[in-house]
Amino acid sequence: MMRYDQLIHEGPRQSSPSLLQLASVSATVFCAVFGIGYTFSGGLVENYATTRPVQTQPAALILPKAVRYAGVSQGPQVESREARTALHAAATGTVNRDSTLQRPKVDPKKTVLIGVAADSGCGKSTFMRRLTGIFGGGKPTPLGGGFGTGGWETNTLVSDKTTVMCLDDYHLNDRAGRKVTGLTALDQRENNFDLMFEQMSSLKRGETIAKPIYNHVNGTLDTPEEIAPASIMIIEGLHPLLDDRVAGLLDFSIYLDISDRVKFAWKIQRDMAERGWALEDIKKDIEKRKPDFDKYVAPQRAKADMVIEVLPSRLAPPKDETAPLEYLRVRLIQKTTTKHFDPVYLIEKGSSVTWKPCGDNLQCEYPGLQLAYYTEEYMGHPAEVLEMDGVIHNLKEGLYVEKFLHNTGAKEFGELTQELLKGQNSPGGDNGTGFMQTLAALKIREIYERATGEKA
Ligand SMILES: Nc1ncnc2c1ncn2[C@@H]1O[C@H](COP(=O)(O)OP(=O)(O)OP(=O)(O)O)[C@@H](O)[C@H]1O
Ligand SMILES: O=C(CO)[C@H](O)[C@H](O)COP(=O)(O)O
Repeated sequence: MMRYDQLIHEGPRQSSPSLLQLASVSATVFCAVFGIGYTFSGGLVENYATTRPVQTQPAALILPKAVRYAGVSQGPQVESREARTALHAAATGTVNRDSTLQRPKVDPKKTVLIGVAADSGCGKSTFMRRLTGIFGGGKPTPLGGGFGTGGWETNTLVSDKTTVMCLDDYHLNDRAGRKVTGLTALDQRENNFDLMFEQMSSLKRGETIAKPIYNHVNGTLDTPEEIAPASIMIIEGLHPLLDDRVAGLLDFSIYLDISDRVKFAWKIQRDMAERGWALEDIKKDIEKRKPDFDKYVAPQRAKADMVIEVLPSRLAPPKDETAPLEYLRVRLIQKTTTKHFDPVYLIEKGSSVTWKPCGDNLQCEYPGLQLAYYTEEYMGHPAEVLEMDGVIHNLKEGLYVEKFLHNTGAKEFGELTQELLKGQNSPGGDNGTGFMQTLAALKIREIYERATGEKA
């Protein structure tokens, strides 16, 4: 393994064998491939050598991120992940390039860079599907098609207009390397912010970059991939706002603030049901991450232009700490001072409203629906907050709620409801998470149009 800057400027330490040679390479050989990483000593970074990491999770239980975003299948998984990664890295040379991606060159003045910050397992993939869906241009797919369709293991998703990049790709060390440093991936020192800044600046100038890849399946740093500028570029991950230089490049930023109780429920759902983890392991994982999460991730809330805060319901609170979390209260916290952005409001701007729309126009079953709108000081910034607790059982009746909302970013009345209906089968489709994420997506489209003067 090499450092990212070495990977990019000197090329990876991988040979480029012929297909015949590749066919004869065994997993055993690749498991012995050496890499160079970093370790920390008194604040200084030192090199160390490590072999490729050993997987602790069964291969079939972890899906590559881009596959989860796009909701597509990449075909059967090969038994040895080490072998798969090495085969691909070797087969694709120094930089993975998607030669099928036909996009007209974009004018750098007509692009926006959006940051989405959240902890792992907090619904970024779900939000990305809603957000990219608003821009049309076809369903986003993994860059290069993804592994299994002739591509490589990637975290990057592309459509005609959008490119979603995952900041995990800027991890400084691979999984084995982090075991040596003893630091978590959330730690500032485990991420290459210099390179992140350099590359995001290049994209904003209209230049193509060779972005590193952190392979979540193997826990390895793979051959970089070529990323060309797109009209709407989204960086999502743990730290889009931590480094002031990177934060300064963003046209708009969102923080998904999932309260501990909700995060735990979602992690159980995903890691127990989909990945076969034990409950105790999930608890331990959350606890292990918590100090660094509080130190490096959570403070970004103060810098975000918009925060989507997800809390247990007050209309139908869980019976106790261990009861399943069926209903949610979601707050859309909107800073009032952001360029190109006018907060969504309910009924009258600047007022304070609590509204239960249940009645002739909107049928409610348990637990019902409550909306609220008010202003508040959020982490030292003036903000307008739209709040939703409960669910909209019949999403078509969302039209009645839409009637009382203003500055939604919809191009015509009814578009918000249409988008809610499109996402009704996604997680949170009938509650405030789906509702606020859809509003956020419409607002981002509006920001793109205002900032660039282009129609999305
Ligand atoms: N609004 C929601 N309501 C209920 N469950 C949700 C919601 N959003 C996400 N989830 C669930 O939470 C889990 C994690 O979601 P998702 O994979 O989108 O998170 P992520 O932030 O992309 O995670 P990672 O960074 O680890 O890839 C999934 O099981 C998903 O179904
Ligand atoms: O926080 C994370 C994702 O946002 C991951 O923990 C981090 O990227 C390390 O990945 P892995 O656990 O697959 O080695």
